[in-house]
Amino acid sequence: MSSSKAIHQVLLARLFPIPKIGTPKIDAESLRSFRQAFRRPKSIAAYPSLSRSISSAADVGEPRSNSDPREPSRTPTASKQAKNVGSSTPKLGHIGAHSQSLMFERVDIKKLTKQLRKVDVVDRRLRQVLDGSLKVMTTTPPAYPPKKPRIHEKMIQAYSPTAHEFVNVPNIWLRDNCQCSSCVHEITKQRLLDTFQIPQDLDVDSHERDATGIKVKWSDGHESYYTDDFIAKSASLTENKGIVRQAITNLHLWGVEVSENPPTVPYPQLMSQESKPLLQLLQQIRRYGFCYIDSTPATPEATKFVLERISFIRLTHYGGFYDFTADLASKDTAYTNIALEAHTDNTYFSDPAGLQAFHLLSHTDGEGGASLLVDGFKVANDLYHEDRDVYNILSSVNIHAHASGNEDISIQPYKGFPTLNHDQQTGYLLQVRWNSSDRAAIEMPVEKVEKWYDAARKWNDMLKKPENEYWCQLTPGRVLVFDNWRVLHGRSAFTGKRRIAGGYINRDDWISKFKMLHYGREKVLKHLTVD
Ligand SMILES: C[N+](C)(C)CCCC[C@H](N)C(=O)O
Ligand SMILES: O=C(O)CCC(=O)C(=O)O
Repeated sequence: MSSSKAIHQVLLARLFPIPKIGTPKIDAESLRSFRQAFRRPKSIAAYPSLSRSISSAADVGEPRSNSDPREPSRTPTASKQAKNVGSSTPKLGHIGAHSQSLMFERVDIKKLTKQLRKVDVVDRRLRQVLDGSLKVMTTTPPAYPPKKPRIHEKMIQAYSPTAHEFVNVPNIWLRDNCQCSSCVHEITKQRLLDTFQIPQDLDVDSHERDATGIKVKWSDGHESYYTDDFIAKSASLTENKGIVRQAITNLHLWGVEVSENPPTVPYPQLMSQESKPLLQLLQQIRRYGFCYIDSTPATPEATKFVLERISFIRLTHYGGFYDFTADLASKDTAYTNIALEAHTDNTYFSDPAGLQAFHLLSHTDGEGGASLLVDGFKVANDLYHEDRDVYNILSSVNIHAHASGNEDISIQPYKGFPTLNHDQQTGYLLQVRWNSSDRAAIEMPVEKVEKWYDAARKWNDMLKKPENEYWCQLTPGRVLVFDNWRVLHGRSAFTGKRRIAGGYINRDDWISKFKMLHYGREKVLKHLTVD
């Protein structure tokens, strides 16, 4: 039994005491795993009352009847207890323990249930943090050589590299993912089939193998065809998940040395209608986290054109396409001439922009305004190897942010997000969210928050190492496009009139464009239900 299940059993069993006073037996194994898992409550510390109740529960000795004469029984008598059953906030009975009896303070069910849910989430994230499965993936893991699916006792089986054996592919999943034209709209690619009309006892009438797959005649009369490749992918390794979906490629992590040969594509080629230059631009951005588009006319129109070659521009409270200067037109320090340290934009949005573009159109009567780029994935990777505890703290403590300069707004994401945000399925680093100016609450008990500051200080120091800073002076004609989920940007202070044009593009929109060009529509669609 997993430790979170043990918690659920122990704490819920105390939340709803059965009319007769008693405590469920907790087998020694689950108690051991329960204690083991929560001896190092790295993230649980984020939930003090929960960790208190868990740690005191974890001190539970073998549960005993509470009629222990040595213990002043503080459990309500049976009649009072009976009255408690079903009440909204029943008293928790005391837990007899070898050393002491612990009286749980009265807890609100809703609060503890909510916290229990966090235990699950924390447990999963805790497991990733504790077993070190969070990481910066720089080289796409090789696809596991697919084994030909087989039919075993009328069940279709796929080879699972995780289980190291053939596993049954459930009929409901196969039927639900039938790709025939009566189950999937041929044009919109949406499911037409009513999943929940599939008989729960659906069985296979017959199978018919051919060179590339298996034809199935179902007990409800429907016929489906599944390629061997599709069936094999249904049981693929977790670490191979998402490669097509997220268009994951090998990453080139960089530091200051990137200045010697930064990625660039020429504007005139990009503007041609052929897709190759656009694919090349997006490949460079996916691999390096940024790319220049050189020989671009120094006009807002040409800059907008570059962005719209990729996808539509995202509208925000700053507007859409932007052409800004230091006039505080929007109440954000970007619209001033002060220095901005390395940051990612939009930490105050639940979904920060995926791409951002800057094109310095002009800078007159002044100096400064150099641009700074830092590869957040490179610094995270260095941190991962240098100080795993700090990496894990920045990967598990949620941070809030805000944009409140404009009179009529105070934008905050619907929840906190960690500075290093990982894919919970694969453990791969997905996103860096870092802006010290826009940071709001830190999701930690205030008495423990120094732990986060110490970790953040280490991260900040690494961001500012000269070997990690790529300072460049943008010039008219050189458009910079970068991945705002990976590359941090900043600028030095400046004087005079400095004009920058650019725009944001959503993460999902640029990844969609890239994978369609990189893989082609057919391959992308084939991965929808298995990736
Ligand atoms: C829109 N434009 C790029 C001109 C300004 C955006 C300001 C971004 C804000 N400082 C942040 O860190 O998200
Ligand atoms: O002015 C610049 O070069 C960058 C401004 C900036 O950091 C931003 O708009 O987020």
